[in-house]
Amino acid sequence: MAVGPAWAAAGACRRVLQRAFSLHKAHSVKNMETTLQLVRNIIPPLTSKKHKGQDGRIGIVGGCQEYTGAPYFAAISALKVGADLSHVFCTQEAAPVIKSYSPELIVHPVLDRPSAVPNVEEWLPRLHALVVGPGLGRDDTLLENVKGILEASKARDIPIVIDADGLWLVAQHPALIQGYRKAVLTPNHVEFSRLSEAVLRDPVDGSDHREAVRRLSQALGNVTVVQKGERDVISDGEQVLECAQEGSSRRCGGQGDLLSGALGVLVHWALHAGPEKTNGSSPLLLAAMGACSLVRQCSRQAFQKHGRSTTTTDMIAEVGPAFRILFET
Ligand SMILES: NC(=O)C1=CN([C@@H]2O[C@H](COP(=O)(O)OP(=O)(O)OC[C@H]3O[C@@H](n4cnc5c(N)ncnc54)[C@H](O)[C@@H]3O)[C@@H](O)[C@H]2O)[C@@H](O)CC1
Ligand SMILES: Nc1ncnc2c1ncn2[C@@H]1O[C@H](COP(=O)(O)OP(=O)(O)OP(=O)(O)O)[C@@H](O)[C@H]1O
Ligand SMILES: [Mg+2]
Repeated sequence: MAVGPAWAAAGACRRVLQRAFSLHKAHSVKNMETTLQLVRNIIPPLTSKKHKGQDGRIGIVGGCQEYTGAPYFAAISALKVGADLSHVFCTQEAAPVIKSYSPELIVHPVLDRPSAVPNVEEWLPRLHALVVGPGLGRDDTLLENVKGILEASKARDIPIVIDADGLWLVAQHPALIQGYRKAVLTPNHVEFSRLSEAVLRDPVDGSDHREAVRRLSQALGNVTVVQKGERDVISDGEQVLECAQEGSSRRCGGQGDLLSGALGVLVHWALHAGPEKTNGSSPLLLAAMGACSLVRQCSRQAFQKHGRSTTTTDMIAEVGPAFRILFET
């Protein structure tokens, strides 16, 4: 007989929780829409008055014997999002392979030379943003060169997106980006745990993603962190945003590279747009929300056409249409 009231109480509790959940969901959708509206503001208009390079000259640091796809995906995505020029700084062996994927990329075979740092430094005055890590590998000599490139880029105040093996390097030497407000880190699940353990020295609390991302960002001196996953969680150590744009269930390799390349461009646009366009919001948070939404929309569209056989190349073909749907309609 006691079963009746207990059931009723459980039912009421479930309804309260469902209502709270749907309110939270509605709230996040509203926040996402407000943020996407600001992302639309930072997109530079296409006019006949501009010269080549004005809408973005992006550098990708990565590409070695094993990984040539990742830097290609990042560099071509930057162009497809709307950058004018995309440079890849990779090892000598990787360069002809990456060049052969696309005539649109400018490829510098310098990363394993003893002169790597000055060779890249020469180009820095001409770059608006750097994406460090896709397909970099973990060779000690290369990582040592990348340390020098990071220091030189920071000295010039260049925005830096750090992904993949660049995050491996940061986990070994967090001081490399500590407090650099123009850095954005884009860890996947495993990279996030590795970074958190290195920086916070305790295991990640899997029950509260938002707080875990906020804490990591704060511990790194408010560097923006984008934790990729079922929902992307983005924080600058103060605010926390979530990107729940519908994507797909396809988890093929290379989607993170697409994100890092797209983000390189959006970070430049957001910083360049100025405070009237960003309306007091953090430019890097806006850029991150824009890039995450775009990649997920590409994934959704590619999956509708190709289903299980969807690959990152199919997603890159969707960048133009996805961009129009999200930001230009
Ligand atoms: N075509 C290419 O050239 C590609 C090269 N890539 C490069 O490959 C190198 C290594 O990158 P990895 O991402 O493999 O990094 P790691 O070598 O740190 O491996 C991470 C491992 O974690 C696993 N993992 C990922 N997400 C997970 C999750 N949510 N839960 C549990 N396990 C998860 C992955 O399957 C992978 O085996 C980087 O340089 C990266 O840029 C990748 O970007 C993929 C495409
Ligand atoms: N479970 C998921 N559901 C929906 N989207 C996801 C999921 N996991 C990741 N994504 C999306 O896929 C994209 C890439 O994230 P992922 O975690 O695969 O990066 P990655 O492991 O670095 O990829 P890469 O293979 O390029 O290295 C992000 O835009 C993210 O939003
Ligand atoms: Mg990755």
